[in-house]
Amino acid sequence: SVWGYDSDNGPERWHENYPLAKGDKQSPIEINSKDVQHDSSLGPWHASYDPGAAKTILNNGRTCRVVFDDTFDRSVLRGGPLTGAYRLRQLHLHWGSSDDHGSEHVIDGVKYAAELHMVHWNPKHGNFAGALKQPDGVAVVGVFLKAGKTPKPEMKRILEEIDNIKTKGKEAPFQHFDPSILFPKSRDYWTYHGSFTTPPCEECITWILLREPIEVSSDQMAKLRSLSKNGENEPVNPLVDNWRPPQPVKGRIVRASFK
Ligand SMILES: NS(=O)(=O)c1ccco1
Ligand SMILES: [Zn+2]
Repeated sequence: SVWGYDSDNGPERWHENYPLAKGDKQSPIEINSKDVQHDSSLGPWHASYDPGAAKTILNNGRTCRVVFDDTFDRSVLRGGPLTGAYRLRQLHLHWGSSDDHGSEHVIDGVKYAAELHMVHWNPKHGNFAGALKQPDGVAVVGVFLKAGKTPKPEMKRILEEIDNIKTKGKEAPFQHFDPSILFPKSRDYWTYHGSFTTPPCEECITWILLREPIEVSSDQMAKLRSLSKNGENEPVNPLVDNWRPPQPVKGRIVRASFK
């Protein structure tokens, strides 16, 4: 059966069809502040996104994804650990069945309710498929979502669309959206080299994980959990716990832009 997050097709079995899943540079990882190295040469990262690049929002049965036009340098990420401008291709989320877990990366033992990934690729490698084969091919900005009392207004656009993409395969127009409104105040980040957290788990990602979580409300988290893994003519199967657990660090260095 196609890979997923259930006992018969979940992260512990991905390696049976996707051997890279057992590689030495897999993601996510647990970050322990005591092992992190501050790197004063790490400059600030900069996102310059064109709201007009946003195209559609999709439920693919495994996450909720917003897709952007990446046919030219229209929405790009640069700076930080990166060389050159990486094009924004899509953003998506991973979340839990309750507010006390759901993130993929774990910070000093803390699991957040969700983790937002903004996926960018390096156009020097021609196209996205080519970038997947390169160690500097992809850059993902990770933003942690902490469940609290205050809703995040900037999440409303995405959450309002949920009702139109309840079931697997449903897609809706999603335009005039600048995802940088989702960033927290602080630009502080950790960075390390890793992989896609979903099969085929290619080890082509420079991860940029923002230290400051954004706060969302429990109701906003519940909205995400109202998505279904199944199609419209199938039984409702709540789309929750679509996160991969932390993988072996295998001696990798995690650097911090902050002290
Ligand atoms: N979760 S992730 O950001 O490593 C990913 C999987 C596919 C595209 O992006
Ligand atoms: Zn992801």
